[in-house]
Amino acid sequence: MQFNINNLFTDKLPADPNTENSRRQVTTGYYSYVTPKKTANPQLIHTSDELLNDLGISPKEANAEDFLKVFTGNAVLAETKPYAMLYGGHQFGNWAGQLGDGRAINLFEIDHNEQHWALQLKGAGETPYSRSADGLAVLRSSIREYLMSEAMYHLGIPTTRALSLALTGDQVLRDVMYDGNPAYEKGAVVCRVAPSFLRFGNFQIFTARNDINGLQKLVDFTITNHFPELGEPSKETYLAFFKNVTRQTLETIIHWQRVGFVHGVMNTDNMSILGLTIDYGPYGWLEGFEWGWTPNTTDRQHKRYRFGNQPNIGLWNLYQLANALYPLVEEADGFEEILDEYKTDYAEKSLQMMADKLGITNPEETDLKLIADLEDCLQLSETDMTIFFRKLADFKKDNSVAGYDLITETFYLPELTSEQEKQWNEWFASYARRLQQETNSDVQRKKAMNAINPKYVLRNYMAQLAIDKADAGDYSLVNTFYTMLKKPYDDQPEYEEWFVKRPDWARDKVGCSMLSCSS
Ligand SMILES: Nc1ncnc2c1ncn2[C@@H]1O[C@H](COP(=O)(O)OP(=O)(O)OP(=O)(O)O)[C@@H](O)[C@H]1O
Ligand SMILES: [Mg+2]
Repeated sequence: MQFNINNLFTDKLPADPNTENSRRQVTTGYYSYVTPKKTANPQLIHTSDELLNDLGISPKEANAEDFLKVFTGNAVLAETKPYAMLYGGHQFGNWAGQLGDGRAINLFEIDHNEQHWALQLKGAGETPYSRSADGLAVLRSSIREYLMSEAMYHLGIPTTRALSLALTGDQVLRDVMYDGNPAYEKGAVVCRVAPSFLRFGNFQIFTARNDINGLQKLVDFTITNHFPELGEPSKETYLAFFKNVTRQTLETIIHWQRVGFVHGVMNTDNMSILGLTIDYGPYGWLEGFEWGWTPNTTDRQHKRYRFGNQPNIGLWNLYQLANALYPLVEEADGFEEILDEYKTDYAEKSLQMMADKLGITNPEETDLKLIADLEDCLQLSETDMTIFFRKLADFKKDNSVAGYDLITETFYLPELTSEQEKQWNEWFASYARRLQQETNSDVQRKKAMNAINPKYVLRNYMAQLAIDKADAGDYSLVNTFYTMLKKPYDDQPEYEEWFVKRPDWARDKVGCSMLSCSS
């Protein structure tokens, strides 16, 4: 393996002078050097062929011993020095102080084909930021992170990527339901890849400590290296930077709403400064459409991170980032204007997104009612979001196919009242009227709708099936899902068995409907 190493972060920013791997507050530097933990019996489960290609690693190299060693933390590439990053964050709305990479260890950064990439291991052992935890990750959560990262990429949604999934050969103790019943699970490591892993929390921690010089240095670094088009750092550039982050964050969240992805832990330490989806913890997919749904058991009570609240939380998190950047500008107006714009942009972009899902090319204000009525219908009959929008593409604008018949099999509710059925029929009548104003044909509309309404997503129960098999040493479903999810918008009749509603047995099963943060 030959890389064009370009360690921007560690070359340009100072390290924590303490090189001891002890848990502590790190008050000098932006990161701490730390060596990944050696593992008992590393074993590669899967690699992403697309990402190997993007990074310039040949399939032969990926199968070699070197690759396995480096990407499980058992060897460190010559002239590279792994490190964990310092960050803080707001967790569930409260400032949590120093967090940092407690189990992520950055290996190095490279340039390849004019793209810049940072490579980091998740679950590679303890760091100064591990607090009371072990620095490790289990196979269960690593499969979820690995598959979902690549699936999001293929859905066209900004995300961190995943290069490899490997077993460590070590056992890891986890109390999955936090009920005093810990058990050993297989340990695993994922190698994640992104242009940068900087989070809102990397900036927040400096302002929280009133280290404004430290903050400025990090912001200048980020602009110069990751937003070079904004020009020389200045007060105006800082605002332009914030505007960029705001827009990118909104764009990603609109994508989540489009496909029904619920992140589950939108803490500010899980918000990427590049607007990438980061930290695939207790995420989930909306099956029965419900604004209030959250997959995260830790959030069961307040449902802060529920599906319908993601856009608001995105904004709340951006307020925290604005507060963090404020000392560099010392003028609130500019920030407020950008944050206000988020609200108007959100209204506009979510209307466009829903219109796209419905195959309406030029949305108008009046479509808001059609959309709101649909959302009511979807919710009242507990409609499977993914299957619904694919079936809807077969509707005909002359209303010759009964809309209701097209979609009855997408309901989780066993029986609808005649009132509810009427509500659906009325909606279909309005939809047909609206489509008649459109110039595109049924065939054109179907094609456009299928290009943005995915057919295949990694439902929670599917991930759990892959996990159960993998726990028994059978990775066939990991392979199947990885391949299937490369083409989420294609029909792929060979995978039709995965284009079905969540089976009944999965409704309340741990891992299938709700997930804990234990990972
Ligand atoms: N097993 C663990 N050992 C050490 N630190 C951990 C562990 N699990 C989580 N943390 C740390 O707790 C904080 C919050 O964790 P959170 O669940 O958001 O992140 P994560 O899943 O570890 O990783 P990431 O955000 O890097 O994907 C982070 O500082 C994280 O590094
Ligand atoms: Mg995290």
